[in-house]
Amino acid sequence: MRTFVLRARAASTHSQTLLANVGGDAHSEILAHTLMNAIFVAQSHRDDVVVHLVLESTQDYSRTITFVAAEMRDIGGFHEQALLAKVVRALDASAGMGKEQMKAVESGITVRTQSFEKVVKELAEDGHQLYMMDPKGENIRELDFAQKPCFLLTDHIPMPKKSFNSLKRLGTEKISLGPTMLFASQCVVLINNELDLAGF
Ligand SMILES: C[S@@+](CC[C@H](N)C(=O)[O-])C[C@H]1O[C@@H](n2cnc3c(N)ncnc32)[C@H](O)[C@@H]1O
Repeated sequence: MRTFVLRARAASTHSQTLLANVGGDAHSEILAHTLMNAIFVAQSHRDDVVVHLVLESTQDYSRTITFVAAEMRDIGGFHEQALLAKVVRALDASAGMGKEQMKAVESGITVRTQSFEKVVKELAEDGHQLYMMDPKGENIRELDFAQKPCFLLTDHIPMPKKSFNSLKRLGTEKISLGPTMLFASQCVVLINNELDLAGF
């Protein structure tokens, strides 16, 4: 299984604000691009992928929307509009939820009022090896992938400094895809390709 966590610090948990920010400062389109490149391949999709989108621009709680590719039905296409519609549906379903609650949205999609810190802690406790994507990290090609790799990415707002210490305590390793600063969605393409080449 390949797991991706996108910490979208600028992404609104209010569905209409999120949609209004496609192409705006918050770059909501990053969510759709990341989902597309994590899950879809030509004429098919990857069954072994889980994506957690953590939206952090909120009046109450962060939202973690989880997509389990193998369980998703009726995706409705892989274009921005279809994928953002899934995010919107999850956000609308989560309106009024209390802290750290979970709701099933549709097959393969759940929404939780869960912070990034809690999500990564749970993943680490569940045996995932956390890999923080960072151009200054270890070259991905020199890495022996752990059994349950989980790749951590951000949007255009960098990870806050205090997150690094807690991630370190969870055994997070920093890995690089090269010297060029890429979009999160481009990182996902390259990571999937490296895993494919490694016969993962
Ligand atoms: C647009 S970048 C974030 C840029 C952000 N302003 C910063 O300075 O960190 C989005 C994500 O991709 C990761 N990333 C971008 N290029 C990378 C590379 N060459 N190797 C590893 N991770 C990369 C970043 O670490 C970040 O998680």
